Amino acid sequence: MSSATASDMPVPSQSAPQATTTLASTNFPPINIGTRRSTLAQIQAREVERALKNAYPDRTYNICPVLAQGDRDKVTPLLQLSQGENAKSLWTGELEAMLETGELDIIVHCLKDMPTQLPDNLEIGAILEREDPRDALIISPRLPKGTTLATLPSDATIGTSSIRRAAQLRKQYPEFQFADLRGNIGTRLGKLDAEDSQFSAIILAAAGLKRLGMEDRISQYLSSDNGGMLYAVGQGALAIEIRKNDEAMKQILTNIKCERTTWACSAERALLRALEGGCSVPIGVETSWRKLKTGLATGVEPAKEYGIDGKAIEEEDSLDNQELILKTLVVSVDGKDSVEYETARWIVSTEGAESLGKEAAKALLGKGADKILNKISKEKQWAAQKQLEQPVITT
Ligand SMILES: NCc1[nH]cc(CCC(=O)O)c1CC(=O)O
Repeated sequence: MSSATASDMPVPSQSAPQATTTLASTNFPPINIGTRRSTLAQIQAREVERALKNAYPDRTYNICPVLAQGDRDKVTPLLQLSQGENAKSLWTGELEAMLETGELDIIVHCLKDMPTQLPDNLEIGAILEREDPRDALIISPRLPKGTTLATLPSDATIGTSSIRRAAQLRKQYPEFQFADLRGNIGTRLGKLDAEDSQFSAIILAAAGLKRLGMEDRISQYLSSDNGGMLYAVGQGALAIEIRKNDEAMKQILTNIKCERTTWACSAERALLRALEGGCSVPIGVETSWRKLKTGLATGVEPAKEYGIDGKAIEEEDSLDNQELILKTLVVSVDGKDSVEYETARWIVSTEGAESLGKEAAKALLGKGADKILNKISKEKQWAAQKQLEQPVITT
């Protein structure tokens, strides 16, 4: 964490004379933190508030929950709501407008939900330490405890509306059925648990469940070597959106950002940007850090794999002697075609991480990911066309 603080900025009280800090802090207006209204979104906003309070205990903070258009309108089909001019504003339009006018100072987002292109005058000011990025299998209460993908009944119906999740599962478990499942996490769990539920299991991000204190519902953590599932770009990380010209806020955020997560997620987002995939294309990633081999002279230190769950990383281990491993996958919707690529590099900057992501994108395209992505994009256009021709269902 950087401790550089501009002289005209409020400084963390631990490192400043008490009187000065108190005097100075009274001159600073509260920091207004924008968030969506869901329980999880508000928990995430509090997580950011906690980090800020820890660095700047004398400042005041307001959490401002804002109802998004996407939360308000549950009737218009999602695909239709997200067409054309509304494309990026569905979930964040109101919040971003308030950030631009100065009503808000920052917006807390799940990085996973952020487009790779933001409005011109806004940017990501910081990415915080990642919560567990893995996907998780949640089973119906009617199934035996500890059921995994491998032990689910062969006629199981899995609930998910993520084509990334469904496509990866179809690839390995062609016998399963898949059904759409929308709503916030509570709604989805409710549909799984309902007496007459059609679902045997559902897939959710472990991060959301952990933040909600519902980790105990997780029956299996999925990863490249457990269930063969790679996660979504940015999954598990919180990002703070700010005005590009807000230098004061940028300075404040240097004290709460996580370099390790920023670099891993920068590689992931550069990959996504290069593949022009929105949030709904079946691109999976997995990033981890590994100690560099120190060479034969010192006797070979065995390369150490770090847990992909960020918690397994030993804090004191400096990034100076670790390389970032990036595993990537593009899979067709039916799971029948897929391309994988893995690469690793010693990273010293965000730019370096981005170039690793771009390299992976190029390699994937060279291995045939272009054909898979083109097919998906054609099918999407076709589906959008069809849906727009139909009247909006209002039941
Ligand atoms: N698009 C839904 C979404 N966006 C962020 C999360 C929570 C996980 C995270 O913070 O990345 C979820 C729920 C889920 O995927 O299960």
